[in-house]
Amino acid sequence: MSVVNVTAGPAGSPVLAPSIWFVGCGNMAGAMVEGWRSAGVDFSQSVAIRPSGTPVPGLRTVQTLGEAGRPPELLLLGFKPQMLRELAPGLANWVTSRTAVVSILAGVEVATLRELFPRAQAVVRVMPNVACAIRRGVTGLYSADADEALRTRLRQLFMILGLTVECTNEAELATIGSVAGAGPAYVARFIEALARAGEARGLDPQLSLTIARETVFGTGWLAATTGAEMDEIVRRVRSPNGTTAAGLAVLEPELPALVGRTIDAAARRGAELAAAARAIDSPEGAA
Ligand SMILES: NC(=O)C1=CN([C@@H]2O[C@H](COP(=O)(O)OP(=O)(O)OC[C@H]3O[C@@H](n4cnc5c(N)ncnc54)[C@H](O)[C@@H]3O)[C@@H](O)[C@H]2O)C=CC1
Ligand SMILES: O=C(O)[C@@H]1CCC=N1
Repeated sequence: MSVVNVTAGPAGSPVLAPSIWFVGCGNMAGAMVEGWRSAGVDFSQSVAIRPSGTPVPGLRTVQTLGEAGRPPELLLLGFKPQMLRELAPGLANWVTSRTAVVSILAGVEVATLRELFPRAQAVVRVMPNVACAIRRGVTGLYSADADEALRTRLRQLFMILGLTVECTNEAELATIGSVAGAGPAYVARFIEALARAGEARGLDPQLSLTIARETVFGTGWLAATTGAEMDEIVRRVRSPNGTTAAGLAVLEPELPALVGRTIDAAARRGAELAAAARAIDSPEGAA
């Protein structure tokens, strides 16, 4: 596993995106588009394919594959994993040996994608998170068959969206999905819990939420910008026999095991999604 970059750099000169078909452009693919657009990425060669026809800002949007034009360089699969078996045959007709299939689908393995898109130049799995929208995302990349030119192109594109990690195997990618892909939801719940506790002790609800959010944001920023170890941050805050020590005496025995079980559950679900996509005759796979 290798880190391509630590944070998103300045936008620099505008990058011309390869021709990309965004098939499914909801919360996650939409966040990627938003991040790229905010960095000035030129999507003039790309298209969003949406049965609803609702325009994706900054992208030519069409309702059917037939309207999309020439087969793309990157076919970005941005729908739910359960849709894969239904949509793949139609999509595969448009995949040539010059098209790389880029999947953000949680769980679904490269072997399954390769079976469904036999003509593809390469199959690439990407595991981003929604903070890509503001270019502070975390994205894992994995491919067994992408050549160096494609890897470089993808690195260049995803670096724009934040921390980018090239995985050496799919297990690493799955773990990034469980920790970072799902992570914003866990962190949002933590912020909410902190806010509720403030509220329970008399703070105005909106103010308490702002305080909790800024506390998490500020701590993340402090850690990221100074490189301080977590123990060091705790040491700076925890006075001997003070308030933090009292709070941590409750939190520390419970939190690692709780977070561990949380990530284990997400990982198990990822494995189930992978199995469902693999098995045509399973209830989910046949969807
Ligand atoms: N939401 C997240 O934070 C993350 C999601 N993912 C993956 O991203 C994928 C999408 O998830 P979300 O964006 O959360 O879901 P979403 O429901 O927001 O977006 C999926 C989109 O696919 C569209 N769609 C459905 N059928 C279609 C069709 N036939 N043709 C074209 N578009 C179609 C839907 O209208 C919707 O806009 C999933 O596979 C998920 O595993 C991966 C990492 C993080
Ligand atoms: O919940 C999910 O399955 C997707 C993948 C990671 C975040 N959202």
